[in-house]
Amino acid sequence: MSKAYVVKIENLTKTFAGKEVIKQCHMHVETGSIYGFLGANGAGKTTVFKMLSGLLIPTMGKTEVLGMDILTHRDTILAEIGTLIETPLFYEHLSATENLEIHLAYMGVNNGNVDAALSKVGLNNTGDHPVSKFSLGMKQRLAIARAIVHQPKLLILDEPINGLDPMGIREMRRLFLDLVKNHRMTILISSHILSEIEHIADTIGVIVNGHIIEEVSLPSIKKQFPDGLEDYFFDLMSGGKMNASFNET
Ligand SMILES: Nc1ncnc2c1ncn2[C@@H]1O[C@H](COP(=O)(O)OP(=O)(O)OP(=O)(O)O)[C@@H](O)[C@H]1O
Repeated sequence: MSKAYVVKIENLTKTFAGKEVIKQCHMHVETGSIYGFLGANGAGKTTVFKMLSGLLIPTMGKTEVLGMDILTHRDTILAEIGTLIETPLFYEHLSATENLEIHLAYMGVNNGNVDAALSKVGLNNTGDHPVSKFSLGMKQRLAIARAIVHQPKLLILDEPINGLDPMGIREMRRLFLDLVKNHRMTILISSHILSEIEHIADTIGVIVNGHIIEEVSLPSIKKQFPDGLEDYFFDLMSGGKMNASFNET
């Protein structure tokens, strides 16, 4: 049986002022999976995420989300995805609940569950406190709640655990796994914290200087690099030299 993909990118290219920052990329995110998107600072992760979310228009190539082309079905796709990309902005003088209610109204969604979303991220006791009084980690949790409140089919999370304390990181890890297992979501996530990606991902995609150079399952990485994702990543970044030097010794 052929695989079903929530995200399928072919030959995606993005140019800013004549400079190609995303170069003929291909990406395949399987339905019901967690796809960890790795790359050094400036490699192009956020730019790809922005094109998948309709925030940037591709210069060339094909971008399918949930089987639809982002260029022709942008609004339909946006109703079905949740995103956390770059620093989230909120109505700072309003509460967490009010922020999520405004978000649902803006999205035109009637069946969102604000209390459930806040509870999932551990913000159910923030009452009337304005968001301006929230810590960085609380705002990050609220951003995740906003991404999931309308029960999207695809979650695009750009470094979602930034600013979270160790408890928060563990809670979010459990939440992401629960969303995929019990709420039929697919997650595309970037993070520089490789150990976290290793805990949750099924597939790893690596982008280097605007090229997606590998898409590989986590179990096959583990077979080759039993000590884990960090060794795999550094080996790739060094052009395979790490493995070569292991072999020489
Ligand atoms: N609006 C823009 N105009 C010009 N160049 C841009 C723009 N947005 C991104 N870039 C460039 O595109 C490249 C990729 O940036 P991007 O933010 O996608 O990388 P990233 O992998 O998300 O990095 P990080 O891990 O630091 O968040 C960088 O060289 C960046 O300077």
